[in-house]
Amino acid sequence: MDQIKVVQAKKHDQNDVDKVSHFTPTICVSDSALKFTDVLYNLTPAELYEHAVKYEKGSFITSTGALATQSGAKTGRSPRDKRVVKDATTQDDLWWGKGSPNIEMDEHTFMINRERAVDYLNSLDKVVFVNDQFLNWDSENKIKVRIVSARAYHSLFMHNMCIRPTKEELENFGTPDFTIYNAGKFPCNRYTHYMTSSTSVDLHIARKEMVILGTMYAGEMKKGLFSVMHYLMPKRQILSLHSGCNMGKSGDVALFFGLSGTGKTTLSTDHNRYLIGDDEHCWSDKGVSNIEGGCYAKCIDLSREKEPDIWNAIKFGAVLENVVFDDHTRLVNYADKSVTENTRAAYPIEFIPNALIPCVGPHPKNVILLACDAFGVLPPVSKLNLAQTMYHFISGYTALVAGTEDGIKEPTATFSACFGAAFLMLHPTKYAAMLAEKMQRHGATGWLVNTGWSGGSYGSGSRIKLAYTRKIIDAIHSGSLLKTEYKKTEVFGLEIPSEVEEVPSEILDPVNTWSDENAYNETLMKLAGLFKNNFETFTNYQIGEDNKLTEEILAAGPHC
Ligand SMILES: Nc1ncnc2c1ncn2[C@@H]1O[C@H](COP(=O)(O)OP(=O)(O)O)[C@@H](O)[C@H]1O
Ligand SMILES: C=C(OP(=O)(O)O)C(=O)O
Ligand SMILES: [Ca+2]
Ligand SMILES: [Mn+2]
Repeated sequence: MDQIKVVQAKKHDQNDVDKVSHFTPTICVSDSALKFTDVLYNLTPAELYEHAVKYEKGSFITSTGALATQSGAKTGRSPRDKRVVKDATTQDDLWWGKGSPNIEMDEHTFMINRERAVDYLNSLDKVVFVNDQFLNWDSENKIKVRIVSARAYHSLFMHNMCIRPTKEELENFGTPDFTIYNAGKFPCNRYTHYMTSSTSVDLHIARKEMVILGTMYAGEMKKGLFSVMHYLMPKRQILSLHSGCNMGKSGDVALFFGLSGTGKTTLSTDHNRYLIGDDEHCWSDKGVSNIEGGCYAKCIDLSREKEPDIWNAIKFGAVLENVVFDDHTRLVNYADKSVTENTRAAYPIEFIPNALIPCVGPHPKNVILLACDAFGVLPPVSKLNLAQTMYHFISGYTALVAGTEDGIKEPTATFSACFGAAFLMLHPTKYAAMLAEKMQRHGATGWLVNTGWSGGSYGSGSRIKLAYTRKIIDAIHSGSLLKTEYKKTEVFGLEIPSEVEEVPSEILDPVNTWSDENAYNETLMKLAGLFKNNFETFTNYQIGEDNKLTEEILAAGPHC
């Protein structure tokens, strides 16, 4: 098995900055004469900064001390280039085919890509970085991960995003449960069987390995491991969740589900509550636990006033991906989208002042489904019954605007099962059944919150003020929203409250905010049609043991 021999860290020597190789590796990964000669093992942020600034083009220290880096051509994930090895086990276990993110590859092709990645990593004249870390704050279900990478930025990113071991834990680390070989700077060979581009992200469950070629976007590593957790955890009757999570002073836990850009990170980071995590969680019989040790916030248009906790977390140790800054002052311009709209900050969770360490909590009281509805027809908040919660969870709707180019006025609807189809390994109904069972058992209330448009679709209306969304969320947490009056909407059958403290009541029913009622009705029917069309794939599946629940869920969608 792969092992790393530990050599004692040396005292600092002024002339030795290049060679802080604390470990002699014996990772036998290729039969080529090349071996990982210089392994930089679990370096500290300061050491990683020095490597990045010295050797990696585009790495700079910003005015607040963060490490600004560039991910190259890929500035977001590449779901069409993800492959999963189909073998005797995964063939029956996994979700394959239409709608599934798991595109098959065979073992042999995986080994070709693996050898390509390993030989690339071996051939570097400098060094490779190795991180040994953990996933999951639930100590009984902790997973040991090893990340082998060529860039200091990737090593620092994972240092921030995974759980950092103590010195003792590292000494007794042993064999990892899962290993990533990140050779993202080097392309895959697109003439290799199953490949369709020079990017490939390959998962081999039985070998417990992932290989990355042709993309340096760091989120690929964290979300790759999330896929692995979506396989491992349900086998232990633990539900993995693409959600943020926080807890109030009285111990009330809320989950925030939603696709990218809907507000998981923003709304789970709440100055009045304890942060459990912003993106990936587990729900076991004991309660919730964060999978990660850090947060990965979108930072486009970030402002100190609106998001002070995230703003202040961008300091020494944080990684800033693809942001633009002034050459001289190194002040970051968060409004600049010239590299990408998907600019990111990755920081350890303890950079948020009220993070709860260890990141675990009791069973959730509220399950909040976030949708950024650029059509502007979903209410800012509605209370859901269990069947509706499951309907919207399985639908996984959001609609963002396609881009920022001129002329794009039409929002594009996205449906992503369980608000994270890209990371599911099993069929969506497996996760849905587990969620229904847990919500029922622990009496959690479901909510649908539209963090998107109001007063018209994208182009005529505007995005709901973050301050209003926060007030809505406050009312959910405090329980006051359970006490108000509700009315049911026609098409979607959603229960909308008549009032929410400190939110103008007229915005609560979207019809009031549109100047053209016909246009509103047309858009509403259009969205309802998209929901129905999307749900057709699921009508043949039973959800859980209970046929009654399945029928209720099918009936909980829009009627038109
Ligand atoms: N009403 C709102 N609710 C939530 N987020 C909003 C709202 N209006 C604007 N935003 C912005 O939308 C983005 C949400 O992104 P983020 O929280 O990172 O999403 P996720 O974690 O779900 O990918 C942030 O940049 C936030 O400032
Ligand atoms: C990191 C990602 O997720 P999110 O936008 O949900 O934070 C991603 O999709 O690349
Ligand atoms: Ca080497
Ligand atoms: Mn996020």
